[in-house]
Amino acid sequence: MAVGVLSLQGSFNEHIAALRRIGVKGIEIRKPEQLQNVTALIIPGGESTTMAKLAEYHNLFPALRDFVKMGKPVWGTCAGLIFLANKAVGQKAGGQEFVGGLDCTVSRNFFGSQLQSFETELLVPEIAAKVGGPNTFRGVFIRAPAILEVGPETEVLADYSVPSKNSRDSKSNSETQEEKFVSEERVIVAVKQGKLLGTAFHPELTADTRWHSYFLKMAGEVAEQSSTSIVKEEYLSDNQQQKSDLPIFQ
Ligand SMILES: NC(=O)CC[C@H](N)C(=O)O
Repeated sequence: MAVGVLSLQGSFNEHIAALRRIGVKGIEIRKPEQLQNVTALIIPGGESTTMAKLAEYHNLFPALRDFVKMGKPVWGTCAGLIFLANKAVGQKAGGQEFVGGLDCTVSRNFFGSQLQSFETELLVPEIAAKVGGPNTFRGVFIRAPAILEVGPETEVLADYSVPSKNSRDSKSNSETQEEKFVSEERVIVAVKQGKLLGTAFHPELTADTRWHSYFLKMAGEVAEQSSTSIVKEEYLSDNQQQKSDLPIFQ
């Protein structure tokens, strides 16, 4: 058994490379029946409307929903998070189909267009506690969504401070520092609910593999219960595991 990566569109290669760096085989998933061969699934970032059209074309939605309903671990990054959310706002006209299961509301292009993409240091105490390393993580946000609301079972793992809508729209220079502080809002950018994980940013585009390790830890628990295990890529030497075969941001 291995970790599946939905490979219709977007950053699936980068996820597979990140898994390889920690010695785990990622299996490309393009057909419903391929989901039977994996214990956990990553839905990558990309463009959620396009990904949804491709998933529909390949009749993947029923199998993806069953996978989630069976309680198997699924991690959605960026467009993948949009796929997993129970509710999304800011969809294209005509809407788009979702997998659902993660009890939260996402706003599709919350931070703006591609030009408003950014990187920032996020506080990630849960990641540091469970898999070690520093308390911060480099968040790469590419035309990213944000999580506006979470259900009672959904745990917030990271958030990010942005100017509130009013102050973002305000052209006034007379705002005092205090007013500025008050008008900041925190939006949620990483959540966990049972075996479902969602991040609005792209850990697979950094050299830091801790979110992948964290997800595998979640997946490992399921593997133990179902007496299967995540197979490590034994053919990789230590040296090869450290090496990335794609350009990544350090
Ligand atoms: N980097 C991403 O995955 C961006 C997601 C994009 N906002 C969407 O709607 O699909």
